[in-house]
Amino acid sequence: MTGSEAAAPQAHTPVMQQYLAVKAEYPDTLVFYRMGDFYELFWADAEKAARLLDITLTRRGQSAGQPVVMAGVPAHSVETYLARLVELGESVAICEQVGDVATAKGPVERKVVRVVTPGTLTDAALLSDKRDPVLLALHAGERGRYGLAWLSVTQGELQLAECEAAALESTLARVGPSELLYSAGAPTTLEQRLAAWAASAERRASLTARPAWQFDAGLGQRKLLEQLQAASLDAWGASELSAAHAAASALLAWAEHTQGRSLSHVRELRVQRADALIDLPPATRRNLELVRTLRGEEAPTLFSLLDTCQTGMGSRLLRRWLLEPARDRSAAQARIDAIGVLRGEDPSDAPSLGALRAALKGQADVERIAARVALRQVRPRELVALRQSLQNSEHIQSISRRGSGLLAEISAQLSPPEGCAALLGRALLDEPAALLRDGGVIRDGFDAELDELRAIQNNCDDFLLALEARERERTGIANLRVQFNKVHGFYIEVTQGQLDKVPADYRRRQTLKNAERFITPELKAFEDKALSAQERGLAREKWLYEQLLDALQPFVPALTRLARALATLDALCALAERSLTLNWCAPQFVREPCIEIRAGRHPVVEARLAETRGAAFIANDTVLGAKTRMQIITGPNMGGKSTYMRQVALIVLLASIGSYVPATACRLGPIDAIHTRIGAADDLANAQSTFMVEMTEAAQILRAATPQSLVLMDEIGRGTSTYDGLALAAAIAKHLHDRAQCYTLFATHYFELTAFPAEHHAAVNMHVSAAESGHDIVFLHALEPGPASKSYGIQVARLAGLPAPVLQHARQTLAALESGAADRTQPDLFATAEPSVPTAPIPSEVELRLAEIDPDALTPREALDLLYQLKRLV
Ligand SMILES: Nc1ncnc2c1ncn2[C@@H]1O[C@H](COP(=O)(O)OP(=O)(O)OP(=O)(O)O)[C@@H](O)[C@H]1O
Repeated sequence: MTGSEAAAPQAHTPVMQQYLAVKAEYPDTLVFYRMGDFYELFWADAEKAARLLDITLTRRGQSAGQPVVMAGVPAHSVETYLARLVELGESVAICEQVGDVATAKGPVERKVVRVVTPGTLTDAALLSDKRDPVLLALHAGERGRYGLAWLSVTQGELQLAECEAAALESTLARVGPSELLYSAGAPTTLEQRLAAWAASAERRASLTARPAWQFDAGLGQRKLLEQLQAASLDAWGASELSAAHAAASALLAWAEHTQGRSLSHVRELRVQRADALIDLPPATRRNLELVRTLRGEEAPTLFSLLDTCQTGMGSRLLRRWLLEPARDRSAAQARIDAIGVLRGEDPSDAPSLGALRAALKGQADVERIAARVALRQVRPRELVALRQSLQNSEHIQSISRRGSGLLAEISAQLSPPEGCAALLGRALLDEPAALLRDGGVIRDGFDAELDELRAIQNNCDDFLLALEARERERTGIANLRVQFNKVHGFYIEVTQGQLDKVPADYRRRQTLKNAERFITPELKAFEDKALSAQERGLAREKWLYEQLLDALQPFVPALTRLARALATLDALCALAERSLTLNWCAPQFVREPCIEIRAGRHPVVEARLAETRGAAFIANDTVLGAKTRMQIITGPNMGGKSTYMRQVALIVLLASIGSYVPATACRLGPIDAIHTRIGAADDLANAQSTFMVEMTEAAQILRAATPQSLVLMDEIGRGTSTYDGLALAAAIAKHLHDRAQCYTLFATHYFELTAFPAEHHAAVNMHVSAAESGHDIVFLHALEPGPASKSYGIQVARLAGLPAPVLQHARQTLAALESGAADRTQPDLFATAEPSVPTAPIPSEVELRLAEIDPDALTPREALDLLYQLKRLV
């Protein structure tokens, strides 16, 4: 607070007193204070806004003996400024003039009508089509459990979950809130943990502390029941989640506070149970580049490839499917069946995909419009778009009627609510003004009183012309004119030379250089009527619009259902289109444990190759099952190991969301998680080294993986010294194989690990093939059984343009190392941790065999074979 702000209230001007009273209620929020055509900010707020928005800071007048520091933004472009502030994580309280300017004594009455915060945006102009901002409240419950409640204000659904402390970050990452509410009474450790999470989150999340008393389980339960208009939460399986109820209480309080009203459109509840979803930890989402590239861009990602939806609603739903795949596969199977129908696989049963997509194209964002109707923030043009979309829905319904299964269910829900489009059609002009305050929104014939007021305004011209003619005749002044301007209203203008003819009843209004302007009692009476007709017309339109919003409220639940049906249809059509364009096949779900993929491809790499080089992607098979659960994958750098492993994970994920997959066939057993340990960037923000990040992620995977998990391990151990790394990689492989027994794809440059399958029955060696020609290397990208014969590191370095002398030196060193390597005895990498049985003093068979060897005479290959023999002897 600056000196002036801190001064006693009565020392300030009346306007500033009013401002300070508002500001006191919103101490942590920028207050946009409406003054005429501007929103003004004062003192500290003004300084902050000037810095963030690059707007001019001025000093005007005085209040409490100090100049008033202020900065303003024009009301007509306020949304641009709001968007920028919210993007920066700021919240803004919009304080409007609500009193009557004409009758007000002192400052006109002002009120905060809503608070714009990062998690509660509803304006179309501030929102991205592709994602909804999520507001989440978190409550630390008993026994280390956390309760979470979240919603998007623009959707009709509230979600609850509870999680263990260890799963907090991954749960938050899955939900991806833009704004997180927590109790002001939370311990500092939790606050620090949240701050660390927010700083590292994929997208900026702003943290808001709310009073501790708002996190009340009893209050939360009551609010939920009220919101859902239900007597019990049992139907949702949500009765016992008291920590989540406490979070819901704070969540709803804040959402209502920001919108300035209750959220009457939020009528549905979903309880997210962690064990109902396929676990996609943050590392997996990042490494598989599901919705963001590793560099943080929006494309190319799996989502950017998939999303050919025609509406924002479809895109948002598809994104949610992708990030929240269910373990239960019934919904996915229904989607796969629907895609089959949309593809026209059975022409007798097929609605035309092309016609459906064309019809979906112009659909308005019914979901958001429905929410904005409920919040009474909807604009006239959005309602006109809604009316057109309702009519169009009938058309879409008639096309989709031919489908069966899920498509039939969707089709049934596409009926627009009866009477809604007709009401909108009657009430609104086809092309209404953008803003209600300008008038020109309500259709003629809808309201007799409005029609009459408009008639007075329209008859103005006729009246004035008639008056002009009459006055010219009466006065004999041929060039007399009757006119209007905004400042002086109506007047009769007479030029200087004719002033002597002016009758006595003319009253002077204004003197110009060459003319005088007059008013007559008749004209004054008309002016009062016309101006008040205009004002009353605007007021009447505003009132009628409010009435219309009232009349629309009962339609909101049906509109929300319709929106969901449109979104589902759109997402399914996009997946069907992708499957046809990209030549994908339907996956088959089976009960036995397996991941079997024939001719699988990495969808994003394939698309990039086709786009940039017109090159074909080399397809590869994958066969994992009860007998073979682990592939040790070797081969040269750039050979395609990472691509192959990721493609398996992406195909598994695509199948799990109910999409076709880039392969010629795919059989998939139950899956509970996809874990990845790929590459590593230093997490400098959290002061963690590459190696530390690598081991932390590996530790999480070892703890979490089950026989139904798919685990990708790419070059684990490379962040430390060779022997440490090798030893750790071997121990990790062993744990995954023996204990976790998960499906594992294990890519490594440690050639020693190719000995692993010899001793581990469920592991096999695979390698990506490459061919040598002279010093060069050709990557074949085909996956073949057995270990790679060489690593080709030097050839790849040559491709990368390393200078010739460096390469020559490396070749010599390699030769020396390879000949020396045979000297060394290989430790048993895969021995279990139990102490070994002491060996007898008599030389063992192994020792005898070792005694026969001349290491210098062995090639590396022979040395390896010998190693195998020795192992067998042991
Ligand atoms: N199956 C394939 N068909 C065609 N091109 C491929 C295929 N797999 C990979 N590529 C191409 O090879 C490049 C390198 O692949 P990738 O990164 O998977 O190699 P890698 O073996 O993991 O290398 P490194 O060991 O250096 O990480 C890819 O960017 C892609 O352009």
